[in-house]
Amino acid sequence: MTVEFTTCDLYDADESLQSVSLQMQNLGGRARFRGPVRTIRCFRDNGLVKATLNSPGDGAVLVIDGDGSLESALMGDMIAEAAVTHGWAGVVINGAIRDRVAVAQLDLGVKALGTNPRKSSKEGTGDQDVPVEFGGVVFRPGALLHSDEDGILVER
Ligand SMILES: O=C([O-])CC(=O)C(=O)O
Repeated sequence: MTVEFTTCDLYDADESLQSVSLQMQNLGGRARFRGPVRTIRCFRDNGLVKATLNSPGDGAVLVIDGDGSLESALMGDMIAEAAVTHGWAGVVINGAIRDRVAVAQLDLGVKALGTNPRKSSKEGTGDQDVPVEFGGVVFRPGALLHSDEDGILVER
């Protein structure tokens, strides 16, 4: 799916948009994506991420605050494939993924800090659909998020 917008044009039209200052990597097969925010906060445990991306996404973007940990991956190609199947537009991770080559082939927006082959635990600890904050931006559930090669913009 091609989405026609650029974050630079959107910002010029509305300077009240929040802009993520973290230099996240564009790791998915869809470089440009947008949708309403859903959130998860977790630490080295991706049980909630797996369950959520295996449920209907309805075009939303899942924002995962993993506290910036690069010690283990919060998503791999199987979970990312489930996200495609369930209609998620993208995933933004303040943390790491794995299977980067396979994830790059999927029709899914993926922004993350980096990669690590080590997987996370699956206990399901964490919080869901709460405001999360990183890169100078507050991500509130329901706010519209726009992401492209230049960065990520989020409504206040
Ligand atoms: O199960 C995990 O933690 C991540 C993974 O490898 C996958 O999604 O393929």
